[in-house]
Amino acid sequence: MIAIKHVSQVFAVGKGERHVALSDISLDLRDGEFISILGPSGCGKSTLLYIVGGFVKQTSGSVEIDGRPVTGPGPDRGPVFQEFALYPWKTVLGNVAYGLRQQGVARAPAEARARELLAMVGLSGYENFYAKQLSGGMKQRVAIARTLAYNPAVLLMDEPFGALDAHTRNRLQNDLLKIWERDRKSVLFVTHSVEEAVYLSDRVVVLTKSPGRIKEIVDIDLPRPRVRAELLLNPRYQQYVIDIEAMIDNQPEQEEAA
Ligand SMILES: Nc1ncnc2c1ncn2[C@@H]1O[C@H](COP(=O)(O)OP(=O)(O)OP(=O)(O)O)[C@@H](O)[C@H]1O
Repeated sequence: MIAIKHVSQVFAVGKGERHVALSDISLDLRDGEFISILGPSGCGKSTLLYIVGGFVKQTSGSVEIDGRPVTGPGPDRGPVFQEFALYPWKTVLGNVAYGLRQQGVARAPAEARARELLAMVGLSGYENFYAKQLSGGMKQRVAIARTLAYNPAVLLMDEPFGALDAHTRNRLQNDLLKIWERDRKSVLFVTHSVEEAVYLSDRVVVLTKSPGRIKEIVDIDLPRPRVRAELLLNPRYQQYVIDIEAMIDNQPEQEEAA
């Protein structure tokens, strides 16, 4: 579905200086697959998501979707990024319906679909609220519903639950898994939480310290549908968490070369 081929990213910083953010990343995201990306702070996880989203143009290498090169953002990829705040002047319903209205869907069907999606993310009854009247977790649910509204084949999620308390985070992880198991979208998910990555993913990609290279790709061979309470007691789950934590922590310093 998505083929990332030898992607490197070098940013110009200051006078004539350059910073290598990503170095020679190659990765395939299969149809319906859930991949998480983990790695030390600053290793280029968000940059990789922005490149796949078409918001940042890579310095070298290519990204293809179903064989077509990515040249910019498109409705086939749905970003759920912290930076893309909700429109404060629109209601919850208006925020979710917005993308559909932009695509030319008439108001009534767009709002009907938005109501369905809000029900799916547990926000029925909040249609007429504004963003400032919502909790952080509720805003994140609206952001997910807003992206799902235009039915992208791929979800690009940059630490969507990072700012939430543990209870809300667990609930949203479960909701996301339910949506994913029903719709089987492909997901690229950036997180700092090893537990979250193992719980959600088919594969976990561990990047090296900056400049980010692929250090390991771990197949998560755990049964689905996943039930958190069972997984926590599953020795194989525990071992994945221990192994991946060690991969992130035990990293030598690297040379800056693209
Ligand atoms: N537009 C930019 N110009 C210059 N440098 C940038 C730019 N965007 C990102 N960087 C640098 O690229 C590196 C990777 O940043 P990125 O945000 O992708 O890392 P990350 O792994 O997502 O970090 P974190 O886990 O802390 O969120 C960082 O050193 C950052 O300073």
